[in-house]
Amino acid sequence: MPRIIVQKFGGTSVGDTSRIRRAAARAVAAQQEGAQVVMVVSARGKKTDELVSLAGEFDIEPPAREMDMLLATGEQESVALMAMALREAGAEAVSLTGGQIGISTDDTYGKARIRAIKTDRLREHLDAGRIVVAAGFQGVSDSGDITTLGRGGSDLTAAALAAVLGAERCEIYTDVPGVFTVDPRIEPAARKLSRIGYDEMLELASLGAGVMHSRSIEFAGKYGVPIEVRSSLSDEPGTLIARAGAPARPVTGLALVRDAARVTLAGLPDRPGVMAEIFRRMADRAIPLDMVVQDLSVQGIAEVSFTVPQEDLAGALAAAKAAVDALDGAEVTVGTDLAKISAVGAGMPDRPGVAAKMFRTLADIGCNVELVTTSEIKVSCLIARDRANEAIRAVHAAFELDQAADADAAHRDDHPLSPQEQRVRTVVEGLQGMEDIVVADVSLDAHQARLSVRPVPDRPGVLADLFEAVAGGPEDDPSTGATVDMIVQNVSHAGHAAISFTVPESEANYAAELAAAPAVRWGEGAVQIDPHVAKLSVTGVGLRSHTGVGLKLFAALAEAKVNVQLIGTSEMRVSVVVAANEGERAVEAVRGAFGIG
Ligand SMILES: Nc1ncnc2c1ncn2[C@@H]1O[C@H](COP(=O)(O)OP(=O)(O)O)[C@@H](O)[C@H]1O
Ligand SMILES: N[C@@H](CC(=O)OP(=O)(O)O)C(=O)O
Repeated sequence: MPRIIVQKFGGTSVGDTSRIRRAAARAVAAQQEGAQVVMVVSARGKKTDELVSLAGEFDIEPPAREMDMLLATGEQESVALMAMALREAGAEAVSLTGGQIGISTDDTYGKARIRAIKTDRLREHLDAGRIVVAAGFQGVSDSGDITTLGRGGSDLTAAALAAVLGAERCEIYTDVPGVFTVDPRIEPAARKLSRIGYDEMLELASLGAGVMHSRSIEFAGKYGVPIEVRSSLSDEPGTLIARAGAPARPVTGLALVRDAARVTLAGLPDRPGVMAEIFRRMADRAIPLDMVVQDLSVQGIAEVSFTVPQEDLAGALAAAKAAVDALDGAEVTVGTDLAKISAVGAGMPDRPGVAAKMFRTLADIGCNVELVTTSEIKVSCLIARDRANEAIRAVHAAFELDQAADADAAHRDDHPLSPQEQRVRTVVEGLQGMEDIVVADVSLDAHQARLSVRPVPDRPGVLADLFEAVAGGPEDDPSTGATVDMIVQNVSHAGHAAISFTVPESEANYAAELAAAPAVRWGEGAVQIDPHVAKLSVTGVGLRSHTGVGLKLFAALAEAKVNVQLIGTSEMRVSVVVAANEGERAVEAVRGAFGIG
């Protein structure tokens, strides 16, 4: 079988005729080296944005079907021009729309999911020696309507075509020479990574690193497609996104979401079903919830905060008010002009002090942290938007991300599939739709303890003091520190906040002693321990991008009458802490809901 290479060119890489010619020359060169080539092309420059604003002139809320019809034209223009450029360069070429390729999707206009891709037509053209120029970002629904895959969706088209064609690799050509430790537009000292694992890239992409579309990484990881991100303007080697072992550094990269808004539902009853009610109302309005923070209840009263993109604030607020009314809650408050800064690294689980170091760095620049959520490979903090760039630069420097240490790339090369990766492969084989969610596992860690420190002063440095103490000092010495798992901080009230975290059951008393020291220094804050809690985790691919997952999880817990104490979410895992004696019941209910035996 001839080898196949997929090359994707983003908007900036086909912005004018000289760039189109340059892209065409790359494809021709790859063909001359003996590969069959599929190009995936996005709309030129800012074309998609222009079409969006043009539509806005006619109708405040244009019909989704017509929007897709309109937006798909951007890519149709580029593929035709690219095919002409290829012919000019002496190659045989054919342009195809999503429908002509046979990319079938569901009918969720504006963010359709790929169900299946037919490859016969593609293969016929390739075998006839043609370069296929495929329109990115689009497909066709069962009813024959044009659909689009969501902004930035050409990356997804490329990864999907590479997967179904069994391509040797998928090259993403863009205006930066690879994936950097952070967006180089924010921090010029950012460094290019030579290799990064799917899990880390998936987290970074979903936490705001705009260089790759997160659904394309989901896809590539699920189907094992190696992706290389590189510059369309130079020949320097890019970044390989592939399976990777543990990195030598605790933090691989940082990501920023600049347009976050916070919604807090206060005075909620502390009983099963509350989260399910909230998630249902958000899902009904298709509001994407980002950070979800629920801290321990006080005297039977609970509080939940989450962040949403600023543009979804009005819808989220309406849904939150309706949920509070239905639950006899007290009030809804909002915070705007916020940003989320996240540190990601597959090396984090072995380095307990990562969160502490991030908190200390933010404290040192006087930046207050409003919410905190963590998962095993990331820490996210919500801060004021006007401090975001400064915060990114400080955290980047603190983790020495500007310094070359990517020599570890070599040892991150091929390694055997982990049991989780093996399970993902098995689930993928049985999927109905190519982008369906993969829930690989529902597990229970029944030996955790939860510690809550409250009230704590709401000022910079408090989180740092606490987690430095618990981690055994600023140098994060594992022999003197406790192993912190989940960290949750909800929004403060009247100058006081509360912080909760989990540790292994055996370390509960020791961690409480360590946590008590800073509380004494602050002159306030008592440490409460629940020595027996259970952490239930749903692990898989695409958990956050499928809004229905949270709903299904919380509905199953509500039905089993299990109360949720803490929540932690990431792309690969949603974890909830429940009372130890409810753990087994919870896991059974959730396994049932996700059809896992
Ligand atoms: N970690 C990162 N590494 C590299 N680029 C990043 C990162 N995070 C964000 N970016 C931004 O992503 C941009 C490329 O993505 P995008 O504009 O969507 O390109 P394209 O039009 O080629 O799809 C870069 O110009 C850069 O500013
Ligand atoms: N043109 C679409 C799809 C896309 O992926 O574009 P780009 O590759 O330029 O990010 C968009 O702007 O959303």
